[in-house]
Amino acid sequence: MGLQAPWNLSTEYVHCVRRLWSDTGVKRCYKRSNEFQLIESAKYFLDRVEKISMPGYIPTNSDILNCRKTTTGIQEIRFNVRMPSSLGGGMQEFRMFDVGGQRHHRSKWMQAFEGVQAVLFLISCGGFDQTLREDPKQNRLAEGFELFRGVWHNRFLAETGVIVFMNKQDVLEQKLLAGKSIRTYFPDYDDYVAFADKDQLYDELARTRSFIRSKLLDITNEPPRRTSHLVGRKRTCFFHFTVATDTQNVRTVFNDVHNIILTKNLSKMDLL
Ligand SMILES: Nc1nc2c(ncn2[C@@H]2O[C@H](COP(=O)(O)OP(=O)(O)OP(=O)(O)O)[C@@H](O)[C@H]2O)c(=O)[nH]1
Ligand SMILES: [Mg+2]
Repeated sequence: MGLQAPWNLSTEYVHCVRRLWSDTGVKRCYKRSNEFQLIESAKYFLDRVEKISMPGYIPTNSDILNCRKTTTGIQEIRFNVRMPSSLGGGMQEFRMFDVGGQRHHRSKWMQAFEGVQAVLFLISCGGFDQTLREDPKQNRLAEGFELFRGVWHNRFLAETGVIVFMNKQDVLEQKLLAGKSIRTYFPDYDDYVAFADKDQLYDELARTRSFIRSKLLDITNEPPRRTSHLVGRKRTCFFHFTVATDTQNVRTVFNDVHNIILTKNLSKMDLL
């Protein structure tokens, strides 16, 4: 006997979903889904509704990674990572604290800041043409930049390593392929392109990625907000382009992050 699904997607229901999903009007709406709030993975699951409705369906890793579950409290995840033999081998325990990104969950962030060695800051590049669920007037990427500014300049994190994941690169690419441009939402993109090195930034995706990175870099180059003993010291921020739903990509990125944390002794590395 196969596993019993906790829900019952009847044949009729699946048929209706399929018809709706192939309807031209619905397709047109989907193309404009940046104008309303639709979860990122809607297409992923609607494309797979038949598979999901099958008796005995077991989610794949990819199915699980594409699920959307808002983080509310602070989630602690502990896991062991193999140490490179150059550093003596063996295993090392990592403790990761996941905090909720939505506005009403951010007040809890401070509780997680104390004693951390590194902050992994995820910013969704794919959200450049969307607004916040909490505030339909605020652009998601612009909110991400503001939030990053707050984290970078936070005095409790003044000596903490910061690694930025410029995430949802796949979504960004799809949107650009569909003819969208970040300049509609960030008019300063044109100035950036005008001064950019044309040889390096050969296509629109490369230019857009580079623009987003430059906006974040600019923030790290701002003078510290308050006078502290850190004034005059240079901190480095590490950047990665990521697709969090792509396990291979995350594996590579995590290896880099692991190396940064291990070999550079994060608590001191950024403070030259
Ligand atoms: N296509 C794509 N989807 C992604 C990527 N990263 C995350 N997602 C999807 O985006 C949705 C939100 O991901 P979450 O991990 O819940 O986001 P979060 O930042 O933790 O959100 P909060 O818990 O509310 O702070 C999920 O459906 C994920 O599958 C990515 O790089 N590409
Ligand atoms: Mg979360």
